[in-house]
Amino acid sequence: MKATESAPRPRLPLGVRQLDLPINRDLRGSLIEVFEQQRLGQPLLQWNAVFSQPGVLRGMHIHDDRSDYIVMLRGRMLLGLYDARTRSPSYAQRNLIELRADAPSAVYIPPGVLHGFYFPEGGLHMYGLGEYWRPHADIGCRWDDPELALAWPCQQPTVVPRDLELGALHDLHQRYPVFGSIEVAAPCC
Ligand SMILES: Cc1cn([C@H]2C[C@H](O)[C@@H](COP(=O)(O)OP(=O)(O)O[C@H]3O[C@@H](C)C(=O)[C@@H](O)[C@H]3O)O2)c(=O)[nH]c1=O
Repeated sequence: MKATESAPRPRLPLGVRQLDLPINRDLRGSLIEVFEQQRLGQPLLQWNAVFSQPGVLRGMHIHDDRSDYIVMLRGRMLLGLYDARTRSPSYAQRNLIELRADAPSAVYIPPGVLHGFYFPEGGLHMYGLGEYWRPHADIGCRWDDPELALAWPCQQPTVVPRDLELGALHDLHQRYPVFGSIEVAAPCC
């Protein structure tokens, strides 16, 4: 069975795409087509698998040169998004959406969109990267910055010190004007 586009969903920042991933079940178990390059319309060069404990929050991170393609494989994740591309028609749009392994979908996040992941019960997700990962200082902002206004269902999640030291959203634009020059591409399909 081929994957199909999703039913109506909340409007997401321009270029962010959520693709339903149908489950093919039989007596042995199930099979999901996680990634089809033709469907996404662009390649992914690296894949990471990430286990998270209950109550973990990762991010908020942003990339100026790289896209992420996220799939939840066990448990569920609350995905926070914020469009930081000042030239984007959806600039400053924020979303908090649930990704579930038992109703799988993939979310494609283009460069310039802030994102963070919260795992209420822990979980396993994998993500594809549009460019190879390089060790460098992570760019982002505090997950609980009031300007982000994301209604996370937690008050004291487990966050690594590096992410707790991220600055305010306001400072991100001052320090990284690059997010003002990202061209915003309309979805290809
Ligand atoms: C991303 C990455 C990390 N690492 C290493 C670095 C570190 O020792 C360990 C954990 O990495 P991090 O702390 O960066 O993992 P994490 O904070 O989960 O990073 C991720 O956060 C989400 C919100 C995103 O936006 C992703 O693109 C990515 O930045 O794994 C790699 O070896 N390869 C990789 O591709």
